[in-house]
Amino acid sequence: MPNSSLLIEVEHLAELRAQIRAWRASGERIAFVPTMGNLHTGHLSLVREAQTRADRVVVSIFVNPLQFGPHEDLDAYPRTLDADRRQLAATGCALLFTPSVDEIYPRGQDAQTRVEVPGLSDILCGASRPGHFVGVATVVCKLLNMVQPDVALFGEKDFQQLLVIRRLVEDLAFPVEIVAVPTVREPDGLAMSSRNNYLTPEERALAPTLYQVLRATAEKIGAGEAIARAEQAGLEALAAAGLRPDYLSVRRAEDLAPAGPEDRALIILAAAYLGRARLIDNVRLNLDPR
Ligand SMILES: Nc1ncnc2c1ncn2[C@@H]1O[C@H](COP(=O)(O)OP(=O)(O)OP(=O)(O)O)[C@@H](O)[C@H]1O
Ligand SMILES: CC(C)(CO)[C@@H](O)C(=O)[O-]
Ligand code: BAL
Repeated sequence: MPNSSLLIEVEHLAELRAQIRAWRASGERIAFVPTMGNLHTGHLSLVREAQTRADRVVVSIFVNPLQFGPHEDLDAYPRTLDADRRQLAATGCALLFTPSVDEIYPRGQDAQTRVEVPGLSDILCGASRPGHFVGVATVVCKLLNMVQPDVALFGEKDFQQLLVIRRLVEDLAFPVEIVAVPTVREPDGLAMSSRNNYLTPEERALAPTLYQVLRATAEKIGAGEAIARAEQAGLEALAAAGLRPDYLSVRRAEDLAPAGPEDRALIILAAAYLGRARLIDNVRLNLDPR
């Protein structure tokens, strides 16, 4: 059990459960922040928000193979455990859970019982990454059962993931509160993401275009432009800047259904490839009541 300052670090489920039981026995409230590591200020803002809501903050770092497609970046995904551990210790995280793949999938991934949130899992990022949200939903269920937190925190950058998790928690009656944390951005607007590390300096200079185009699309729709027309212009603007758009879509914020003329609470989501990276981002748009 390697320790860094006051941070307890555990790899095995039995040790995790023993520590959680001890905290529970003394009446402590537990918050949980699941991550895939390579921590940045976005992750740390989840940890800080978690601290305001509980006595102990548990963070997991697990690069979940079940949510990666066969040709995706599982092997290349940045693993920076030493730096992550230091940042978590400095931020006041109480326990870092770093399970191995065998700890999470002892029978192997193919034999793992899976959790699927129908509908929400198959659109937008789910359409381009088949099986991704089944992998996310399955591992989040397992991690919630392992940690048994009072509250779990997720970033709005991964908005579709957040809704998938909210839905599974509701449908499967998990006794946990799900808290959404706003997207933390670089000074030029780019949403912080571990995958930004894949960008060359030239690509990094282009990357904020994604957020700029999302904001411009929101402004146009706010000013009365038709949704389909604004979506098309957004896709064209991304391509003209040198990104390869996957989708740019205006949806109902509540459930990601296509936005209709009566809907007021909207979200504009986009994904685009840039070099080796697949960037995602979103902006909310609340139209005035009719
Ligand atoms: N910029 C950000 N602001 C707020 N939360 C974030 C940000 N980036 C990631 N998160 C949240 O941190 C949690 C862990 O995410 P993850 O470890 O996948 O980081 P990531 O930077 O999004 O990596 P990736 O590049 O794989 O998407 C998720 O709930 C995610 O939404
Ligand atoms: C929620 C999560 C930790 C599940 O592997 C992952 O999808 C992530 O980091 O957003
Ligand atoms: N941040 C979402 C995790 C993934 O893209 O696999």
